[in-house]
Amino acid sequence: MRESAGVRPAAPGVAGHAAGLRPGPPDVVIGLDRVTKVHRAGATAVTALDDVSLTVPRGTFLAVMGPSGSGKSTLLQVAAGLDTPTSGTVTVGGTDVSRLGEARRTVLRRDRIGFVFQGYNLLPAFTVEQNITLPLRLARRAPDGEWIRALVDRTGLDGVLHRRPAELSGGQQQRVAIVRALAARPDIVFADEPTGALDVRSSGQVLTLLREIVDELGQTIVMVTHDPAAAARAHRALIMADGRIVDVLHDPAAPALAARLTSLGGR
Ligand SMILES: Nc1ncnc2c1ncn2[C@@H]1O[C@H](COP(=O)(O)OP(=O)(O)OP(=O)(O)O)[C@@H](O)[C@H]1O
Repeated sequence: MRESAGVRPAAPGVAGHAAGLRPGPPDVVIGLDRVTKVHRAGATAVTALDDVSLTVPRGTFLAVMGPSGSGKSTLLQVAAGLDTPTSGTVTVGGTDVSRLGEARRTVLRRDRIGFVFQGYNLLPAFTVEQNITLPLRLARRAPDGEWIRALVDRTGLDGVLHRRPAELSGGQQQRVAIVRALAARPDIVFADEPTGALDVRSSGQVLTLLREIVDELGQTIVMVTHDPAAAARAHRALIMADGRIVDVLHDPAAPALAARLTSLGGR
């Protein structure tokens, strides 16, 4: 089903949100309210996000697509508290991150947000097990052994816990990165092109895993991708162009996504 979603009001589920400065309800993990982000480089100003409103309900797998330069990475950075909006409000689990200083945003990211990147970002000198638990140890939190064991079993990594990342395939490395991202039971995981470096088979396995994590564990995932086949595994795909949300596709099919991107001049 395709549904028009101008910036406001947007489609239900990934909805335009007029909550203003009120904390979002607990079932809303991420809320952007009229967010604009202007990047300045010398005398040049680029509006990367243009008055974007969005809510991401808990337990949602949301894909973000759009042509190069449409604002996907900026949306992810601002929603994850890695960058601050020029105007507007960003809430994570009801906390207004746009008003937090850098130190408190760092703590919020560490405690409540997981990240998965195209390049896995594993530490080569550490074992799989150490990579998974290191962020918790750095945060002086005791790893929840039962939870981590369940994740390791589910991802099929139980036989490789004592290997180093270089001894794993790309798909295995990405699964380690996913377990690491989930180890602290974050409110949300942001995945930036998580299958961009993988072959079709490994990519399919990683996407199946991400979808299971949402459907079976109730996790919330926002994934930026250029790949319509990857976005088709999400519950919803949000299409960006020129810093705006121009469409939201529910249960998106890859051909419909590809056609929509082509119509925007992207891939
Ligand atoms: N730090 C920055 N300084 C200046 N301009 C920036 C900066 N980051 C992004 N931009 C500009 O903001 C716009 C949106 O960029 P963004 O990286 O969010 O797009 P994107 O959709 O993620 O692109 P891609 O698919 O190529 O990664 C682009 O015009 C980009 O050049």
